[in-house]
Amino acid sequence: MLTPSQVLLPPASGAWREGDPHGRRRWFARESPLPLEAGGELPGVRLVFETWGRLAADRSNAVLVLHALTGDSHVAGPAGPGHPTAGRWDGLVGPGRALDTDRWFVVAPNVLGGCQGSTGPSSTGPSGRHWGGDFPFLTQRHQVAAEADLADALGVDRRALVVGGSMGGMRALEWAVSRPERTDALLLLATAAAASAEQIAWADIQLHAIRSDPHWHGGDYHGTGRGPDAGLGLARRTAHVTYRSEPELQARFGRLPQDTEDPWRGGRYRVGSYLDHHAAKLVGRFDAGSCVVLSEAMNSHDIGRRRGGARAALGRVTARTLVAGVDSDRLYPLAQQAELTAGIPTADGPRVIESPHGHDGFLVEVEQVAALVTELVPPDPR
Ligand SMILES: CC(=O)SCCNC(=O)CCNC(=O)[C@H](O)C(C)(C)COP(=O)(O)OP(=O)(O)OC[C@H]1O[C@@H](n2cnc3c(N)ncnc32)[C@H](O)[C@@H]1OP(=O)(O)O
Ligand SMILES: N[C@@H](CCO)C(=O)O
Repeated sequence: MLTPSQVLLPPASGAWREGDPHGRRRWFARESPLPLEAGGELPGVRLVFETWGRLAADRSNAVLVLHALTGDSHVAGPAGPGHPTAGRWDGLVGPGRALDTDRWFVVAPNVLGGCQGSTGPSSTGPSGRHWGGDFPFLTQRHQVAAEADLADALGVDRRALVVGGSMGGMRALEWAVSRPERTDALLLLATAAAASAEQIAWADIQLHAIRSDPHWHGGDYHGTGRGPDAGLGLARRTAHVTYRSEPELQARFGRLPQDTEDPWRGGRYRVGSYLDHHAAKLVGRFDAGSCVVLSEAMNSHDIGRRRGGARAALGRVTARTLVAGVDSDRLYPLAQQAELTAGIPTADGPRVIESPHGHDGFLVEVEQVAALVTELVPPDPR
């Protein structure tokens, strides 16, 4: 169980009280270094997490929600101190919602390698300085190992449900494959058994954009007052196009210029302004080093690695599973969810989330995600 020294309400936590309807934000510190797949170990592992609801006396009501690449532990509730964006799954988590917090104990950790409180490149390393470029290479297996330690500390030995989309789906799958006895039900959204060549290619372009920024300094820019903002912005522009669909961009922006700007005289098209906006927002809230570490972890994702291949690995899953993808997702196409469904003996799907918004559909179409959750864990009839 968590000891008082392992639990800390963050300094700006006045709003985070016992029983706060928006959840409680705390952190967990692993006592020993985390062994790494490629050799070596990561000392000082700390995970920030938020919880909603209460753990039942028989510990049967825990639900794990795993965020995507640039998300964080704040999957529901408004933006506030320590969580720069409002939770995208606000419609999913809360009293009377599909993850009814009067019934479920919902836990959402910030991923290991991230930058919203969990240990990552912007954290202080063993030398007393920021980890920066010395932060080790991580895989989903390390991230889930840290999350399993957190579950142990919370006294949660089984999860009634594990939910994740995209990168969160990779970790949810890793939970169900590596610890099948701890996962009763599993919802995999817009994710894959292994990162494809094209997914690696898009991420590779983004990694190059960040690393070619003159302020990258091999990842050791923290504390210098300047970071690779231009590179991170370029990476986000590229990523954001892959997160949306071609018909959506055409319908929303077409060939229109941004306001009174003239694209023939150095001005922007409206779609360019939209990408500028998303780039600036990410630069303002996310660490480039974390973006590199997490993107590389996603590129490494291969559920069958050293497990006899994907089929053998997927065959280990015993959780009641629903697999879903987004019909307009060009980054994680439905064929990948069909492969997951075919490989997981207990899986149903692939269910299709109808959305014009491409890969981001799993974040935007909250009602459809809620319906999938309800299918796996029906509301309490009482
Ligand atoms: C469970 C979890 O995984 S939680 C983690 C959630 N992940 C994230 O939050 C990741 C970051 N965000 C995103 O990926 C996406 O923004 C989403 C999916 C969350 C939101 O998608 P949508 O709601 O469809 O937003 P959309 O792409 O339309 O962008 C809207 C923004 O673009 C702005 N915008 C629209 N057109 C233009 C334009 N021509 N010029 C400038 N800005 C524009 C809007 O003003 C709006 O700004 P705001 O978000 O600052 O209010
Ligand atoms: N837009 C999402 C999608 C990544 O899968 C994010 O930034 O987390």
